[in-house]
Amino acid sequence: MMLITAPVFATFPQLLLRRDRSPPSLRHESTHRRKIGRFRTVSAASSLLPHKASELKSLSKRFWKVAKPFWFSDDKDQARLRLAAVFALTLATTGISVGFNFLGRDFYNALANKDQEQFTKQLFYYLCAFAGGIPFFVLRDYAKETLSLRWRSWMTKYYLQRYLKDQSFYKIQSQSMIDNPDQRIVDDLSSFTGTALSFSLTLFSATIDLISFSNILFTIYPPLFLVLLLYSFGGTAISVFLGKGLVNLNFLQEKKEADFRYSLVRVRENAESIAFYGGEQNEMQLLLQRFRSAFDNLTELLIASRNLEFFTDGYRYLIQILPAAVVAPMFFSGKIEFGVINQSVSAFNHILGDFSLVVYQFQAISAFSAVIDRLGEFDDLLDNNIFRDPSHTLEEIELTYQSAGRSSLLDSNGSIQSRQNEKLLEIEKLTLQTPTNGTTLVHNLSVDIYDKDHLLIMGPSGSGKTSLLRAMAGLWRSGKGKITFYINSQDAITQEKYDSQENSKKRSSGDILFLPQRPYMVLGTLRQQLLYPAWSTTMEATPAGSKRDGSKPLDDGTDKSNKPTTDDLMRTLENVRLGHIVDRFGGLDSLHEWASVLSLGEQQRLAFARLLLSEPKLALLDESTSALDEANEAHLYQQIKSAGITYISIGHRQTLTKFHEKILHISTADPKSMERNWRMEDTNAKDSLYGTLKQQEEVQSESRSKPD
Ligand SMILES: Nc1ncnc2c1ncn2[C@@H]1O[C@H](COP(=O)(O)OP(=O)(O)OP(=O)(O)O)[C@@H](O)[C@H]1O
Repeated sequence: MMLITAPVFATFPQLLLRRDRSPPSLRHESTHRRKIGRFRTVSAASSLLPHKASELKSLSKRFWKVAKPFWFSDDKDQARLRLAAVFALTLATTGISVGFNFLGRDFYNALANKDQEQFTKQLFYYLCAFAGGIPFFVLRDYAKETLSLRWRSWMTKYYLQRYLKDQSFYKIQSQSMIDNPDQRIVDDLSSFTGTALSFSLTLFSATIDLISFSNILFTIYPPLFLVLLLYSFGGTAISVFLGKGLVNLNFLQEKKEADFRYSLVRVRENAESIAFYGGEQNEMQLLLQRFRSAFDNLTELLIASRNLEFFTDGYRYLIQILPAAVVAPMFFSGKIEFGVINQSVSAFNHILGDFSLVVYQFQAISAFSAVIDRLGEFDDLLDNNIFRDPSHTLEEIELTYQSAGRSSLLDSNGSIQSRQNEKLLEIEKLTLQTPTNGTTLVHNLSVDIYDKDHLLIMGPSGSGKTSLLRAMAGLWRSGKGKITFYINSQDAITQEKYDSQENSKKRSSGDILFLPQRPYMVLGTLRQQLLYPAWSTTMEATPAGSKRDGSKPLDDGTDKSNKPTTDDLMRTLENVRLGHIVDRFGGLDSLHEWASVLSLGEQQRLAFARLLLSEPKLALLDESTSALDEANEAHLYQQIKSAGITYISIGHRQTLTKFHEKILHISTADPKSMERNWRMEDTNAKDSLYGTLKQQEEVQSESRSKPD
């Protein structure tokens, strides 16, 4: 009876230490990873428990590369101090556990000897030890969790900065470089910081444990130590063997879950299009198919987990009787006291836990190695400029931003400028190719754009008009030639950071503004739509359609220069004929899903309002009035023209020609020919078709304006 109850009672202090070696976050991570799952690559799967030492080395190298920056950052002093505190608390909890081990021995000895006085004393000591010791366990966990949060928050900012720098997010997405970067930033970073800390502490406490308890176990009975070694190494080998398949299934589960979630997000984002098409049945089948795939894999995963758990649970429970069974003969022969049995069970448990990390944490280790792999891959991608296609590394389009003062008096063709206006853009011998398959879209293009030299780019669909803007924006670099922007504003130049690698100034949002083909509405208020992207504000959430309570928008302090006032915003909205939407949607500071509540034409007008507010030197407009009627189109062009903005537009409509000085006609490139596939037309030249049309129109409007 005593033999049965004693170890059960004695395990209570051990429960505290078990939390130590299997911390809540780690256990949670393990379950979370198994049940919910995230995308995992097969290459990541292969990195678990690597067959070759080199794989383990590269995994640890990746781990260090991802983990290191925080500990050497601006926050390093706080971070290291907190880490030292967590380690000190962990050390304290191990010491407390050793104390519990000795208390347990004396407690059971008193019980076995029927020494009531000693028993009461020991019981009192035990209770005092609990009261004094438990706070250390709680504080250790709290300190660890807060440090992990601090680390995560730093890493999130660090990764976000690099993700949004140099259009990396665009390159990753448009060239399908890695899957789900969003999940890597949200989930993988969270689990990396939590698990890395937990594992470090687990390893640390396991080492301390091993030293403290090995001594105890050795003193009791050396053969027990040998049994322990055989048991733990055998157990590790068997669990690795049984769990092999599980790792791959885990990775697949992550991918399938991510695919299912992504298809649901797409339904949400494209709700109107799907509803118009009446594509519900189709979507339903696609969603169910993806879910079924995740479900089937999960079923296999559960079976594999069950098989592994048959072993691990047995392994765990056998520990309860194994040490007692080994030392019992010594007790029967009177060589040891009863309390020593309990002490050996406790010490055995501790050391076995240290030796059996792989058995206990198999799921967590497999998930963690995948997280390291995913973050390492992401980190390499963001660190090194490896976005370029290897086939295009030798030559690429050179994009530079120079001050207007540096604008040469020579034209790109070498002749002296006959123009008085300053040069804003120079394209020299540009050959543009698609980044993925290297198809040439534009051959040998040379164009100079001067102030007020409005250019219209026309050509058949798919000929490469938008791609030309992509090259100007630095999104595409495939091809050869040179694009130079001449920035006028001195402020803009001083705001720029010099990029020594690229030997060029980066684009100043103040001088050039691109309006993409699809209007982009940011998540936020109407005010934020208008201030985007030149001024950034962080708003408190306001329920859709409701008015804010008069409180001012929270400014993040990034850009306060020349920020438009509410009056400016209202006036600009009137200028683009959108004044009415302010009242309709409850003011400038109301929140709506703007892409859904505004018509496409209204969104395009809003984009023009942004243009008028930020007043760039040069605007690049990609079919930015395609959804508007001719009257509104003419009105908007009139507005930006009188605001002094020089613009390059892409468009199909003939009506656009009258707002431009030049037309660049691009034809679909012939892959076999090296001939140039573009021609320039001056809309003011008398011999040009558009020149004649323009003149006719001017004459007509003049005669209309004359009184009869
Ligand atoms: N990421 C990409 N990788 C490879 N090819 C691409 C990529 N994006 C676009 N293309 C191809 O490049 C060509 C030019 O595309 P672009 O969008 O520049 O055409 P466009 O002249 O603006 O057409 P539209 O008038 O229809 O908007 C198209 O054939 C398109 O399929």
